[in-house]
Order: sequence, then structure tokens, then C-alpha cells
Amino acid sequence: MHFLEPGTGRRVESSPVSHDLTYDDVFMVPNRSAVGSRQDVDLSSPDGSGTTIPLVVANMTAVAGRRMAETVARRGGLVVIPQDIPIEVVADVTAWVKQRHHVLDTPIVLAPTQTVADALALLPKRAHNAGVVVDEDHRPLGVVTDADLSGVDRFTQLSEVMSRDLLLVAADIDPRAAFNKLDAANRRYAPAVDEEGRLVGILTRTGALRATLYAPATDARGRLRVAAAVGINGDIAGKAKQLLDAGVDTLVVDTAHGHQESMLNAVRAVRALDPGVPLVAGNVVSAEGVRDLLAAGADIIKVGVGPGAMCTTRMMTGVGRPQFSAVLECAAEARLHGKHVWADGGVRHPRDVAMALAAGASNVMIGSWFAGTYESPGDLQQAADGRLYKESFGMASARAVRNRTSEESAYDRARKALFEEGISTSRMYLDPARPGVEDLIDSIIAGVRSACTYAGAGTLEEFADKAVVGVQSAAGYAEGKPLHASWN
Ligand SMILES: NC(=O)C1=CN([C@@H]2O[C@H](COP(=O)(O)OP(=O)(O)OC[C@H]3O[C@@H](n4cnc5c(N)ncnc54)[C@H](OP(=O)(O)O)[C@@H]3O)[C@@H](O)[C@H]2O)C=CC1
Ligand SMILES: Nc1nc2c(ncn2[C@@H]2O[C@H](COP(=O)(O)O)[C@@H](O)[C@H]2O)c(=O)[nH]1
Ligand SMILES: [K+]
Repeated sequence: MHFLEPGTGRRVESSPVSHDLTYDDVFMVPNRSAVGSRQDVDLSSPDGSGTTIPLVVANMTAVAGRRMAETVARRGGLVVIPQDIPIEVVADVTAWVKQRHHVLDTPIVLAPTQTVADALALLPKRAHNAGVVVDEDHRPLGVVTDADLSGVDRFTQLSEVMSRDLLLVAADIDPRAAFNKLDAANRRYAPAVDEEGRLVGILTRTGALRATLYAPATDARGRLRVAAAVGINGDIAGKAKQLLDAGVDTLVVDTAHGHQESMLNAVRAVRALDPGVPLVAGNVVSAEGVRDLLAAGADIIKVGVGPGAMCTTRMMTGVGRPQFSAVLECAAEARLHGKHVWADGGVRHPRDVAMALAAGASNVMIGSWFAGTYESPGDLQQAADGRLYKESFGMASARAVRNRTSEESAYDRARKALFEEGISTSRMYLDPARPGVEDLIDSIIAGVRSACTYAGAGTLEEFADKAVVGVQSAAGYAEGKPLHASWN
């Protein structure tokens, strides 16, 4: 990456300003490009994590669960299951994700004798908003959607309200053929069945389209990937070993202050296990932090102190660093050692992902933004004005600390409750135009693909190499925003 010198337009090595920068402070100028199509850009990461799009979902309890994990891995990203989840549950989630289909979504399966109330409770768990009613042999009998369930008594059996007019597709159908079939029949989705007619999954029209545009993130055996985090308290090596035995594909050792001795010891302990999967450690924001964590045995360094949407660290402590400069410095240091960094926190627009990649990140972590989707673990709630939302909270909030320390003594719990560095409740509204995490991924990846071609880059490494970044004023940033109503 080069900076743009204001006024001259020359490309220079170092920042034209003497302060640190965050995503909003910077912009990119286009370069001459030989990349003919945005679709030709290869977004797979060089960092060994196996992502085919540079997105990692942050290890936050309000964001990263099994539904998020399968859905994001199917599109090529990776989800980190948080350290607060009991190991047995992480093992279950890992096994479940690894049995998921690459193309078909996991259906909501209902019996004809179940009630409208049962279906209504389950439909919000899927962006496609449909349940498949099956017989005892798992063969589809009908489907139910919101439209079938509204205005009906809640105890009505589904056999009475389901739509029996089924369009079925073969589970192994070519995605493009499936898209055409659904489009021709003017259907939004179809249950997919095996040769015996048993339900395997559900395929939406957009799901079929996406299957032609994305490549799933898969392990050596072709199964979807999932990552998991460990903290730095207790028997870290023991927990890490259990996670590895459960089959997680990437281990993340995560703490607020990643540049502390207990963290370095934790990383050494996990490295000593010879994990055989990428070992991610953080969070730090300086070249020294990167060096020490790499020396302790990390493969990938997680960068970001304070940019997170749920994070109050900077307001509580004054500690942190504007994220663009933090990523730039840390990525440069990691590169000297042949290693990589993940940019963690503060992403609110597709452009932020592009800027993080320009600064040299090999993947970009997103937390809170994805909390406001159907796939996050929380219950879907409705505000007084009718808008749908989910609750989000920080991993260092009183709420998270209370859960994490439930086994500890009353004294320790009370002591730890004092060090709150995150917010306990935030409403993350679902965007009516993009309510599912895949809708957000579509928009982010479209932005990133386009950014690469503007820079003349066909890969992420080329992008980080060729990007030309300038520093802008708040007015410059504001100019880039769209206008949703007239000026006056
Ligand atoms: N990226 C970010 O900006 C931040 C992220 N987080 C996230 O919150 C989650 C919880 O992390 P964390 O609070 O580290 O909790 P952990 O439970 O992982 O433990 C932190 C350990 O580090 C010790 N410690 C020493 N100095 C600090 C410090 N300045 N801040 C925190 N702990 C310190 C603590 O001891 P003792 O309690 O005795 O001091 C404790 O033993 C993680 O997911 C983390 O990523 C939290 C804050 C900032
Ligand atoms: N200081 C805190 N940081 C937190 C907390 N919970 C999560 N985080 C960090 O934020 C990122 C995700 O950032 P986002 O802007 O996408 O939400 C996450 O990976 C953590 O590093 C917290 O309670 N306090
Ligand atoms: K913040």
C-alpha cells in the first residue's frame, strides 16, 4: 500500500499526516486496472485459515453460534465460537457444522400434527422464512410460511394450513439449473430431496445463485470449517486440546490485552500442543505486540483495541489505537515474518473491510453488525415502532462477565464485575433490505470485489500491494455518503 501525497498526487511510503488514522479518515484512489471483471477477483486468504472471502465472524456470544457458523462457512467465511461456550457445546456445534450441506440450507422440519404456534416460534430462525412439513419417513408433505400462519388460531395443526403445492428439487441438482427452475416456476424456494424422496435441505433462489458465486470454506475432508476461541485463564492447554479433539479448524487465543505475559505463556502452551491448525492470538495494536506473539508461536495476530461497537475500553481507559493505523503497522510487521493479521472491530460499512484489506489484513472480523441478522443466536424481538432487532452485548460487559464467571466465588465475581469494558445491551436492528447475514455478505463482498478492481488487483495480496490511500477530512468522508432525501 502507498499513501497519496495531498496536492501532488505522488505515491509515498509514509502517511502524509502525523496522527493515527481510522477507517473513516482514509479513502482509496483508482489505479489503472487489467482485471476485466469484478467476478475475476480471487478473495481467498493467504493466511491458512481456508477462507475464500476475507470475513471472520467475531467470537461474541450475541453473534457467533451454530447457525451463523454454517451459513457463513457455506459462503467462504469463518465463524469463531466464543470462549464462553462450554466445550461440550462447542464440540456439538463443530460436529453439526461439519455435517452441513455445501449448497442446501438446513431446513426447519415440522410434523403435520405440530401447531401454528410451533411453526411461528421457529420461522424467524431462518432468513428464508419457511418450514417444511414432513411425514414419518421424512418426505415433504407441504410447506408453511408467515402468510399461511397469519390470521389462523395458534393451536391449528399444520396439516390444515400448509401449502401442499410443492416444487421439489433433487438434493444434488446443479445450482444454476436449480436457479433457472425456481425462476421459471416463480418460486422463492424449494425443498430438496434425496433419491428416496426424503428431505435433505432447502434451496432458495438466492441460495442457488450464491452457490454459483461463492466457494465454501472447507477442511481437508471437504467439510465446512469452524473456529473456536479460548481465553487466558484456567487450563488453557487442556481446553485447547479438547477443542482440537472436537475438530475445530482454527484456534483463537483471545484476551483484551494481548501483549501481556500471561497471554504469551498461553500462546506458548497451545503451540506446544503442535495444534496442526492455524493459531490466532490477540488483541494487540503495535509492532512489538505482533513480534512477541509471533515469537510465542502464533500464526495470525488479531489487531484492534477499542474499535468494537460494543466496546468501552477507550472511554474507560484512554487505551487503544485508531484501527487503520493499527492494522497497517501490525500487518507490516507480520509480513516481515511471513505471517498475517486479522483486523478486528469497528467495521460498519463494506468500505471499512476494503480499507482493512488495503492496510494488509488477511481477514477482517465483524461482530456487532452481524448481530442484527436472522442467523445470530439471539431471539428476534420487535420494537414499539415495528422494527425487528436482536440484542447485542460486549464480551467484557457486565452481562458477559456475569455468565463467564458463574462458577467462581462471590468475591471473585464481584471483583471482576468492576472491570466492565463493554456494553450490556444494545439493539441491533435488522436491515429490512438485508435481514440475513448472507445479504450483508453479498453487499460487503460486492464492495470488496469492486475495490480490488479499482486498485487493479486480482488477489488480496495484490490489493494490499497496489492500494493507494489518501487521508480525508470529515467533509471529504461526508461527501461520499449517499443522499436519501433532497438537500432542503
Ligand atoms: N478488542 C478489544 O478492544 C477488547 C476485547 N475484549 C474482549 O472481551 C473478552 C474478554 O476479555 P478479557 O477482559 O481479557 O477477559 P479474560 O477472561 O480473557 O481474562 C483476562 C485476564 O487478563 C488479566 N488482565 C490483565 N490486564 C488486563 C486488562 N487490561 N484487561 C483485561 N484483562 C487483563 C485479567 O486479570 P484481572 O482480572 O485480575 O485483571 C485476566 O486474568 C474477549 O473476547 C476480548 O476479546 C475486551 C476488551 C477490549
Ligand atoms: N472492549 C471491548 N471489546 C469488545 C467487547 N466485545 C467484543 N469486543 C471486541 O469487538 C470486536 C468486534 O467488533 P465489532 O465492531 O464488529 O462489534 C470483537 O472481536 C472484540 O475484539 C467488549 O465487551 N469490550
Ligand atoms: K468503541
